[in-house]
Amino acid sequence: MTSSQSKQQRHSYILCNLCNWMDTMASPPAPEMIAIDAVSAQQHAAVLGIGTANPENCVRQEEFVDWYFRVTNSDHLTNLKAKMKRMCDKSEIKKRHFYHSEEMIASHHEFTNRESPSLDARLGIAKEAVPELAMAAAARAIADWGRPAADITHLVVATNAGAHAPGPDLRLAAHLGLRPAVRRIVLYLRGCSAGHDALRLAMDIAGGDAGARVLVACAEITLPAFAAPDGEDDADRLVVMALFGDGAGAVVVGAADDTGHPVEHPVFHLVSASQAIIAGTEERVTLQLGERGLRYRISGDVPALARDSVERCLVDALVPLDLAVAGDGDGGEGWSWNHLFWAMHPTGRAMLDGYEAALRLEPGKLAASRRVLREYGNLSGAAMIFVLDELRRRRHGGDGEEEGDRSGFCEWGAMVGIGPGLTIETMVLRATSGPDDGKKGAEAVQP
Ligand SMILES: CC(C)(COP(=O)(O)OP(=O)(O)OC[C@H]1O[C@@H](n2cnc3c(N)ncnc32)[C@H](O)[C@@H]1OP(=O)(O)O)[C@@H](O)C(=O)NCCC(=O)NCCSC(=O)CC(=O)O
Repeated sequence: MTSSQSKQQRHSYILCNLCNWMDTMASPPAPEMIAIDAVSAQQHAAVLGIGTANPENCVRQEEFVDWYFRVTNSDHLTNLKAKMKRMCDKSEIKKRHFYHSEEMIASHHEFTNRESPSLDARLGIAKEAVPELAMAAAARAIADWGRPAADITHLVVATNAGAHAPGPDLRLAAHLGLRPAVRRIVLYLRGCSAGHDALRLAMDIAGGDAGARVLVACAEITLPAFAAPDGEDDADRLVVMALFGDGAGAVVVGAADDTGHPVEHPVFHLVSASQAIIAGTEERVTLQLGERGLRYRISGDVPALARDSVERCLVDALVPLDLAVAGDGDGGEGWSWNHLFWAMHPTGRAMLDGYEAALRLEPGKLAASRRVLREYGNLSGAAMIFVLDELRRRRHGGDGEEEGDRSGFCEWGAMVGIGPGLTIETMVLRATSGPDDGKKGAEAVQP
């Protein structure tokens, strides 16, 4: 048998297996996909350095409900407070970091006064805070990469906390000493898709230009959305207040391989990226800037919608590839999604539970995402970079935690996230076993 015949057989075998799984899925059929856009990089871009940062102020989840209702003068909304307590108790979040503090909220009455416009004040703070956080993470990513900042050719900055021009890219470029001709892009208001968008852009740039070194910085603060509840019925504001946290993640991406520049050590290859819009779900996750700040609306059925669509999206993302990636190399029996490592966006505990159930994942396969959720909450656009950093840390021995096992460390993996649309974002990754063994990833730092 020729190798191309064997590849074809393997391909059909896995396709057939995947279709069988789809047929036997116990859950209702996934909503119709109206758009699938799979992109393969011409040459494989790789993550060459990672850095993260969080603000110093940290609130434990068990104390958050009392804190939030006190600082927003909402203690009279007793039913809502009890509901938020139930949300927080079930969130599996231990703590979150915030740029804002009780003192900052107290000195801006417009943030908690339901009648006062507050957008200018919120954006004024975000204008300073976002570049500050992004710079801390980016400096770490560049140090981790090992080459001078002036070797960065492109800069991609993403945030949901901003609406300025010039934007945080300019401050970042100047502060980090990037070359004046660095090519800059800023992405605003992309929800949790922001991290995927930024990484996909970097992958496409680096995939088409071997000399490109793209600095990606995703920075999020929740202050633009921080507000008092409007009344006992305002549960959808609560879910955002209960789950989201502040932080920044940065990576350097380039089309390097293990034999490239002597100081460059690929951590993860970015192989291909896909986006799928779930038809009829345009209003399920929305973000809108208004005079009272940034208003999120997250429908209660988002975890179920994502759970019922994720397998179909992954099949569509993997089929265009040589599916030897998706098995033991010969497409033999027993292949399952457990043969991949997983970087799921930690948008919420119910989301991770849904992915785990839909893909029949073994316990521990989502340990990196669960740890990021537990330690930081939902970091929106910055979260995926924290998960990549955590996966790397675990790959090299972890830090002795209960989940420090290596069960998630297959060679091939997938990143999965969700964003407004509803959009399901996927990226196929390949981990390397390069000479960065022993790098433990960046610890959270204060900006
Ligand atoms: C909030 C949870 C931890 C609660 O856990 P459980 O669902 O297991 O528990 P539960 O069903 O008893 O819910 C507890 C209470 O929270 C309420 N509740 C749950 N989700 C809600 C929502 N989206 N809006 C309003 N209320 C909600 C329930 O009605 C219930 O109220 P009561 O107790 O009164 O009956 C979980 O639902 C979760 O992890 N949700 C994920 C949230 C999510 O969709 N994340 C994606 C965000 S989108 C995103 O991140 C992308 C982007 O921004 O672009």
